[in-house]
Amino acid sequence: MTWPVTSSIVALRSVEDHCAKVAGLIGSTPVRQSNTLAASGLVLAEPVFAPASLPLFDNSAVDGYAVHVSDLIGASAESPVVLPVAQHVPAGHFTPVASVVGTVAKIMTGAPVPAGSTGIVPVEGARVDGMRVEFGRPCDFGAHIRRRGEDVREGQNLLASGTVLTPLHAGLLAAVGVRSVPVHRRVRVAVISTGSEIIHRSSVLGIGQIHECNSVLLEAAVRSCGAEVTMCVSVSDSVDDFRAVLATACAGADVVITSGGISAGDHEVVKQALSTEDMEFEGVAMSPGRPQGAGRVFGTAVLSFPGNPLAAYASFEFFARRNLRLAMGLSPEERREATVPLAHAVESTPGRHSFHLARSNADGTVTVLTGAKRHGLGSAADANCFVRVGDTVGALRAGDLVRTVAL
Ligand SMILES: Nc1nc2c(c(=O)[nH]1)N[C@H]1C(S)=C(S)[C@@H](COP(=O)(O)OP(=O)(O)OC[C@H]3O[C@@H](n4cnc5c(N)ncnc54)[C@H](O)[C@@H]3O)O[C@H]1N2
Ligand code: MOO
Repeated sequence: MTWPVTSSIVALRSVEDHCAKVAGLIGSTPVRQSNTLAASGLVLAEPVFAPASLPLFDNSAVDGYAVHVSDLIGASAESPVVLPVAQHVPAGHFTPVASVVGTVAKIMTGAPVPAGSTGIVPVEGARVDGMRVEFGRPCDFGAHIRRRGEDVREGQNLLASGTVLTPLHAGLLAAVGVRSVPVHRRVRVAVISTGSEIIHRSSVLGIGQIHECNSVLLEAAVRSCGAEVTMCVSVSDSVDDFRAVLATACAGADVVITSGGISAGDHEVVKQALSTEDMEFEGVAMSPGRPQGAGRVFGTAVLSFPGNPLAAYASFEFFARRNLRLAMGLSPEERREATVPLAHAVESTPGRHSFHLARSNADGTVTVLTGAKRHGLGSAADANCFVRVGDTVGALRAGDLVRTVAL
């Protein structure tokens, strides 16, 4: 009698090869005009030139008096200069008349400086006497005047193509009157969890059922890298149901991520439903996350991750995150990385990449939290980073250096 070849001795695809396979499935997103708020975190596809100067007109930086500097030459506490207030200039809706020598204008912060005024004296630097104001010292030319264009010049290259837009950029664009910008749009991702035992976002469980967590985990992970989630559902182990849901998911997404149903059991719904499609189901040299599927269905990229929650997350980190970010023109990684010594020995399987949730310690070392049976998310509570150990590394001793990525 011959025994079937067990999966453990079947050659595994390398993590790098599988990542390249996934990268080949996910193209760059098209450029779309997007309002500046929605564009936060996205990459500018063209430079933005300032359509207007900032400030748009000479205005006062303080609440005070717009003066002719020449009127205050020689002013001192002993011999103050007293001048009449000829007009009041509030911020907003008032066009000041030109200022006459020998008079001042009361002016508020942000209000336009009257033509002819050459400096502003803050209210704290003047003494009011009815409609006359007393000045006890001279005023520097241009004092407290914000000049047109001193912050931004009309026509200047405001933001370069390739800029990752931040809230500050949104504010800058709004300040010069730009409402929308061309950006690489977000990757659209649909998430489908599978399994007849998983109960989607309900607290009522029957015997043998469990709370569904992968779709929540994956939706949050997709959002965290700037991509958009178009749908997030769970389906049972029915091939027909799964195919129907997948058809809808593929119609509205660039990428569909499934979890579960791809190993060696009797009800591997994803594998069975997609066996005739352009999909490859392989064992990949990583732990957790060995079973993987990737390909194209109805023209859409489909990534099939294993159902064990930590395996699904490791799969996202290894294969989805960098490729989703690259598709939007972002750098593959923006989280803080460090090379730090291990606080203790860690077992690793040569020939496999391993993924560990971990904690960076105050003494500069890192403690690995996930144990040998790395399937659950229990250690997520204490984790503040993760560690990836390469496939060429043997057992690790305390003090060996590993690379951490902040969560
Ligand atoms: N005979 C073999 N058995 C298994 C193998 C193998 O090679 N030979 N591989 C093991 C490995 S490694 C993994 S990982 C799992 C992956 O299996 P599936 O992708 O088919 O996932 P499921 O069987 O559907 O689920 C695995 C596990 O995770 C729980 N699960 C699934 N989805 C969710 C969810 N959305 N929320 C919470 N928990 C979920 C599920 O109940 C199972 O306990 O296969 C091993 N077996
Ligand atoms: O490698 Mo599985 O992916 O053990 O959890």
